[in-house]
Amino acid sequence: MNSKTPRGSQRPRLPESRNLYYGGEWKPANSGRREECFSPATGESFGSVAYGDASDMEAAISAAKSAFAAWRDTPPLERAGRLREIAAVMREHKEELALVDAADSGNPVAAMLKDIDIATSQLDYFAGLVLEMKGDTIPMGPDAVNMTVREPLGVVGRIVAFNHPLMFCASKAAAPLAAGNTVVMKPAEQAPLSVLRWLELIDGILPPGVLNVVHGGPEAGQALASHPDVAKVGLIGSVPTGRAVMQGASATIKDVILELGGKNALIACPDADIEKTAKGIVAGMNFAWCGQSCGSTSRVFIHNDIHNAVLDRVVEMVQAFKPGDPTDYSTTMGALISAKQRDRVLGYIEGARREGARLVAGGGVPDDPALARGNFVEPTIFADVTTDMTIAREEIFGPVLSVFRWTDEDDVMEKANDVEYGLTCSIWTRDLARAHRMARRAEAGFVWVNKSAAHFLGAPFGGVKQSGIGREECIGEMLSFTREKNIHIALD
Ligand SMILES: NC(=O)c1ccc[n+]([C@@H]2O[C@H](COP(=O)([O-])OP(=O)(O)OC[C@H]3O[C@@H](n4cnc5c(N)ncnc54)[C@H](O)[C@@H]3O)[C@@H](O)[C@H]2O)c1
Repeated sequence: MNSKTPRGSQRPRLPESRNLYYGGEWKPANSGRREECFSPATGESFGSVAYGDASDMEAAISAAKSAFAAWRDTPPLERAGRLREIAAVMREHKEELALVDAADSGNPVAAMLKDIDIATSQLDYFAGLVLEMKGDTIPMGPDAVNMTVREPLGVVGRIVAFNHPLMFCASKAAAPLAAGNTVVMKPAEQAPLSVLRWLELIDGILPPGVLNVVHGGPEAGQALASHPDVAKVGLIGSVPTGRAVMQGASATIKDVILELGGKNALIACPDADIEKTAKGIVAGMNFAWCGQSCGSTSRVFIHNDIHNAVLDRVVEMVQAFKPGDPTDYSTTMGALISAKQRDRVLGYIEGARREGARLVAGGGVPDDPALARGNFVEPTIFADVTTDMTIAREEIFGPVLSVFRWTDEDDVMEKANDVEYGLTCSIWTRDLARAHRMARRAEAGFVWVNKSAAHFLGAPFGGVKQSGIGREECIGEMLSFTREKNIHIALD
């Protein structure tokens, strides 16, 4: 936050356009269906938005298909210029967009300001990579030229989750658009308003049909994944949805990129710095987002020698996260996305108590009467968790941290890897050899040593095992929205 950042609680400026957006126009859902949006923090209604189905998706895909040839043939630097323009508009309206996002998704506005920064950096980053869509020449002797060229795929479908509503829509459109594809976006149905306000602001920057947005639920997502005119589909979502998207994509043999769930491990070694490790544990849980982050290190393995000292500090530090009004700039922790998700999280907490885990922080809803109508859950920590407990195995996607004790390195690596997921892992040690050894053994797509939570633009992010397929936030993401064509020219 800078000196111009507002303070206290603010009213969001909600979008006036509440319809679907494709072919450069706002359209009601064909069925006429609309869904009401509610504040996760107060239950207040924010009005309704059009809710698309398969027929709306069909129309949006058709608009994207019609726009493809001209966008593909637009000089790359001109495409880049349009993406940079979008980023500039977002920067100019950063506070406003973050506030709508906070009100509608329940995440604190201070955190959503960072989301806008991430989205704008990704737009600029991929704009800067457009000239890297290069081919090769393959030596064939004097009588031939053999070369490859990279071409965009066509229409790209992107389906995203609710935890970063605008950041995902803006940043996941960037790489395919930079490469010359047109995009049909299916935002998360739970928090559509920031994306609508964003579309109002950027309307006209891209030619009609280049970026299309269809709000809706699984039916719209499935229609996008399985459509024959969609060349590739990307999902940010859960493992079961990943399976459904892959299945839909298989009907037309299309490529997929899947960023799915996680049940990530943080391993603190006996030589780790106690204070820094405790900070890393708290940061790794993304409590500001109520733990609603795929990369959250929700399983923490602390070596017996430092277990109690680290755990004591973690319990103290977590007190800084107080659930509160997401539209207040001083709020450190927001509300869960829905009452259903809150009840699911409370169910896991209850189950952990029953299965014998030791509650050391939180464990319920805050007792502040001002928060009674919101989906709030206290930051919760369980110690003495064992790997057979439900909270040790299933992705909770809530503010619940499980702490384990360990003594043997082989054993802790085996336990850390013994889940179906493999997204991130965080290792804390001052021993370089141990850091390398453990990082290589971790079954995860992204490993931090003496760090947690952070993403680094340009560094590939993605999962192994059931956490997904493909890498994002790097040049590989953009190239994955291109295909190589080989051209052989006989000169004799
Ligand atoms: N790996 C990552 O980068 C990353 C980032 C954020 C969230 N996630 C994961 O997302 C999940 C939480 O989000 P969620 O609950 O919204 O996930 P979800 O899978 O229920 O929904 C994600 C998106 O998929 C759509 N969808 C649902 N069913 C579909 C179907 N059958 N076909 C096509 N689309 C469908 C939804 O409408 C939504 O837009 C967690 O598992 C979390 O770990 C992963």
